[in-house]
Amino acid sequence: MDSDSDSDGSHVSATPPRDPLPPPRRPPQPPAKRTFSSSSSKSTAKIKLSSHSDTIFKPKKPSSSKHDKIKPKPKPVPEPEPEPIQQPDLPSPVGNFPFQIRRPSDQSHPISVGRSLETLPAGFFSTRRASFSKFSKSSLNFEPESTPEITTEPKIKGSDGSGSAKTFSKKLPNLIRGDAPLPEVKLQKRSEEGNFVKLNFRGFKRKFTAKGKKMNSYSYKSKYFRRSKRRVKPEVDTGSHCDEEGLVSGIKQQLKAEKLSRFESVEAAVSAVRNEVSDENLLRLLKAMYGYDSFRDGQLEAIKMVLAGKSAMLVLPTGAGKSLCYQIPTVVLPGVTLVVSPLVALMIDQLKQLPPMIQGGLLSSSQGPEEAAETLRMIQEGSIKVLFVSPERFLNADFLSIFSGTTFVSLVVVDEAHCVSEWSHNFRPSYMRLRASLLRAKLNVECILAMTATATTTTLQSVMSALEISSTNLIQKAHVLAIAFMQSMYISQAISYLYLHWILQSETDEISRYLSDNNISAKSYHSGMLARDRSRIQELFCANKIRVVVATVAFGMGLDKRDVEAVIHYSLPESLEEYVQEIGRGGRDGRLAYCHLFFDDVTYYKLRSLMHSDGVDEFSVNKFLCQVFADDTNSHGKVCSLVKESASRKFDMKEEVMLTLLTQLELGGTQYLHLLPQLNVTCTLNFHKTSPMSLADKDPAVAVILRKSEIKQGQYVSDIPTVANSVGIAPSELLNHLQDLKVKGEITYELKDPAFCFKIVKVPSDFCSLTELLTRWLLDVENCKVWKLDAMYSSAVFAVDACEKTHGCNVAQQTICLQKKILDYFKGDNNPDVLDKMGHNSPFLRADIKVFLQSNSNVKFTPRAIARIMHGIGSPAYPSSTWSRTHFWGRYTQIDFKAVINAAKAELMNFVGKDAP
Ligand SMILES: Nc1ncnc2c1ncn2[C@@H]1O[C@H](COP(=O)(O)OP(=O)(O)OP(=O)(O)O)[C@@H](O)[C@H]1O
Repeated sequence: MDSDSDSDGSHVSATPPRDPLPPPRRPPQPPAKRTFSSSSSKSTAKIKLSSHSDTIFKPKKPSSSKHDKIKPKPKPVPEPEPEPIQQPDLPSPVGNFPFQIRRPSDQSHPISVGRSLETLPAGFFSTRRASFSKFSKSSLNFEPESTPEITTEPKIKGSDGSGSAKTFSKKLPNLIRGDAPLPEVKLQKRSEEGNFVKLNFRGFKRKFTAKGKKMNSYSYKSKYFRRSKRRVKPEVDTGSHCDEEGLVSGIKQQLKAEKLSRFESVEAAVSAVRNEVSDENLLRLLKAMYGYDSFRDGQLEAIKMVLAGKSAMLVLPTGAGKSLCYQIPTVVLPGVTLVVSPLVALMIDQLKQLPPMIQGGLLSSSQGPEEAAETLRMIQEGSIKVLFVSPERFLNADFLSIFSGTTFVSLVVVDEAHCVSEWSHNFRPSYMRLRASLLRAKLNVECILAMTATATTTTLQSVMSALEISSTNLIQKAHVLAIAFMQSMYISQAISYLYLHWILQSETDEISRYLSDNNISAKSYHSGMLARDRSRIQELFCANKIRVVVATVAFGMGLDKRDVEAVIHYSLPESLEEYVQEIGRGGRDGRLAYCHLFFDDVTYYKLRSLMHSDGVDEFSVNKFLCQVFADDTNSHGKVCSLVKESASRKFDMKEEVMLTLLTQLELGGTQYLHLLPQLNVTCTLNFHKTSPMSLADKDPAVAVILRKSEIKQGQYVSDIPTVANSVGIAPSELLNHLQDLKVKGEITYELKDPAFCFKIVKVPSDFCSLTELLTRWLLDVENCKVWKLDAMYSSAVFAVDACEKTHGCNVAQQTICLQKKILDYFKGDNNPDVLDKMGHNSPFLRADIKVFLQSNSNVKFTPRAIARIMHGIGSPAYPSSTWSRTHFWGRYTQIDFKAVINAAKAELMNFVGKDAP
C-alpha cells in the first residue's frame, strides 16, 4: 500500500512470538546509513501483528466432561465477559484511522501466521522513526522461583518440533545493563498468573487459561493456594474412584493444614530473626513467607539495614522486588509500617499483594469518614501492621495524633521516592513534606526506607538529603536495561500489550475501539474514567481477558502483571526515567518482552511546549506572595485560605504550582507559614428549628456566622476560616460544631470552594528577594523538565540516526552505545549531548506578537502568557477554550519558548498603553 510516510520502511517487520515459535529472523542487513527525512522513502511502514499461538489461547468450548465439573469454576463477572482472546480474520483496510489493517501482501513471511497488521500511518507514521526493544537477559544467574513444578505438565514442543522442553533459568526482569547479548527466545513455563497446562483426572491434556481466576485480594495467598492445588493433583489423580465431594473437602482440609503450618513456620522464622539477624535466619523467613529460595540482589542488604534501624535509599529496577524489602522487616519489627504512596490505585495494588500473614490497611481521600475511622480504630487496636497512606495525610492532625499514644511507627517507607525531589520526572509538592525532620517530629520514627526504580544521581541526592539518609546507606543495584534499538518493528503474539502515551484520553478510546473493531480485544484506561471501571479493566487485563490496554500513563505505575509481553509507546515519554519505569511493566516474569517507542518531531514540539505549562513569572510570584502575606487579614496565628480555583486564575498559576510555593514557604530555609489540610471554605447555611437570632444568643459560633455572613436568597454565606478565626477555634472544630447543629436539626449547610489553608508564622521582610529566589527556583525546575525531554528525544534520535553502530551494535542487537548513553544519564556522569532542535528566532515572530497585541488591546498579558498562546498551551487565566480561537495559537511551537518570551517582552515594552511586567 502506498504511503505518504517519510519512513524508510524500517518499521516493516513482525514481532517474534514469545513462544513456542522462535522469532523470525530477518535476513542480516548491511549496516547501511539510514535516513529518516520525509523524502527518504516512500515505502510502506507497517507493523505486523500475527496471530496468537494456538497453544496459548483457545476459544472456550463447552465441556460436558464429568471431570470438568471439579475444575475451579470461573467467578461470575457482572458485565458481559469478553471472549477469550482469539484470532479471527481481520477485515479489509479500515478507512479513517491512522492505522490501517490489512492482510499481508507477503503471505510467505514466516511470522504471518493468521493475519498481520500493517500500519500505514498517513500523517501518523509519517515521521515516526523507530522502535526500541527491550530484552531481559537470559543468562543472568538468578535462582528460579521455588514454585513447585506441575508434575504432570506435558512437554511443550520446541520450535524445532523436537518435543523437548527447553530449560529456562529465571532471570531478574527489567535489568539495565550494557553488555547483554541478544537473548534467545526460549521456551518457558507459563507464569503462574498466566495460562498453565494441567492434566485432568483421566490424564488427558487440558489447557486452562487464567480466565475466571479472579485474583485473590492477597495475590500471594492465591499463588500459594494454586501451588498447593497443583501439588495435590497427582494424589487426586490416583484416587480416581473417590467421589468428588469428598475429594474437594479433602483438598480444602489439606490446604487449611498447609496454611496453618506455613503460618507456624513464619512465626518460628520471625522469632529466629528477632534473636539474631543473620543471613541464614532471614533466608528461612523468606522461604516461610514467600516460598522463595534466595534473595535477589540488594534485598538482603536493604532488609538488614532496616532491621538495624538505619534509614536507607533503595534503588532497584522495576520488578526487582522492592516490596519484599519492607514486608519482611514489617513482620519482625514491633510497630506499624507506614507506606507512603503517590496513587490510590498503587496503594490498592500493594495492599492486595501483601502476604497473608501481614494485615494491611489504607487511608485515602476516596474513603468515606466511617471507613477512615474504622481503619484508624484498627490501627489503634494493633490489628493493622502495614498502613498505606498518601503524602497529603501528613497534613492531617487527626491522623498524626493516633501515633502520639501507644501506637507507634517502626518504619516509614517512601515508595516512588523520586517524587520527593523537584528534579525528578514526577515531582509531587505533597511529597516535599516527607522530610526526616517532619517525620521524626510527628511520628517519632527513626527508620525511613526510600524506594525507587528510576532516579538520576541529582534526584537521589536531593531525596537522600530531604530524608537524611547517609550516602553510605544507598543500595543501588541499577543493573540495567537490556534495551535495544531494533531496526525492525516487532509486535506480535504477545498475550498482553500496554499502549502508553501522554496524549488525550479520547484518543485511548479511539485506539481501543479501533483494535476491538479489528478483533483484537482491547480497552482504554485513563484517569477520566470511574475508579470502578478502571479497576475492572485492570482485573480483566490481569486475568488475560483482554489483550491490549490502551492507556494514558495513569495505568502504568506499579502494575505487577507478570506476563505483559509488550509495552508500546504511542508517543514520546517526557523523560528517560518515565520511559524506563513504563517499560518496566513488561517482562516481569523474566521472559522476553518487547518495547516499542514511536516518536515524531511534531509530538516532540508539542511536549516541549507543555514542559512550560507549569512555569511562572516573577510578576505572578510577587502577586501571589502579596496575597499570602496580606497583613490586614493574614496576621500571625490566624488561619488563612486561598480558594484554589479563583487564586489559580488570579495568579495564572496551576494549583500544583501554588501548592509547591506554599510548601516551599513552609519547608524552605525559613518557615514563613504552616500548611493545614485543604478545606472547602465557603459555607452556605440555612436555619430550621430555632430562629437565627435566638440560636445566636445561645451559640457564640452562630453569632459570628450571622455577623460574618452575606445573605443570598435567604441563605447565610460565610467563609469558614474567617468565622473560625473570629470565634477563636480551628476550622476543623467549627466544622464539627456545625455538624452537631445539623444532627440536632437546627441547621443544614453546604460547603464548597476547595482551598489551601495555612497559618502565617513569619512575614518576610524583603518581598523582592523572596520573589526572586522563588522565581529562580521554579525556573530551574522548568529548565530541568525541558532538559529531561530533550535527553529522551536525543536518545531516541541517537538510536535511529546517530549511533554509528560500532561495538557490535547492529539492527538485531542491542545498541550498546544507546545503553551507555542511558546509563550515563542516570548516573549523571556524562550528561548526554542533548539535541537542541528548537529554532531560536523567526523573522515573523515579533510582527505577529505586535498584531496579536493590537487585536487584543483590551486584555492584559505577561510575556509568558503571550509565549504560551504562541505555543498553544492554555493556562488558568488564558484557557485554551478561549485563546485557541486566535490564529496565533500554537504558531511558534518550533521556536524556543524562552525566545518567544523575550520577543513578547520586547513587544510589550513597545506597546503603548500596555504594562510590560
Ligand atoms: N527473592 C525473590 N525471589 C523470587 N521472586 C521475587 C523475589 N523478590 C520478589 N519477587 C517477586 O518479584 C515480583 C516483583 O516484585 P515487586 O512488585 O516488589 O517489584 P518492585 O521492585 O516493587 O517493582 P516496581 O518498581 O515495578 O513496582 C513479585 O511478584 C515478587 O513476588
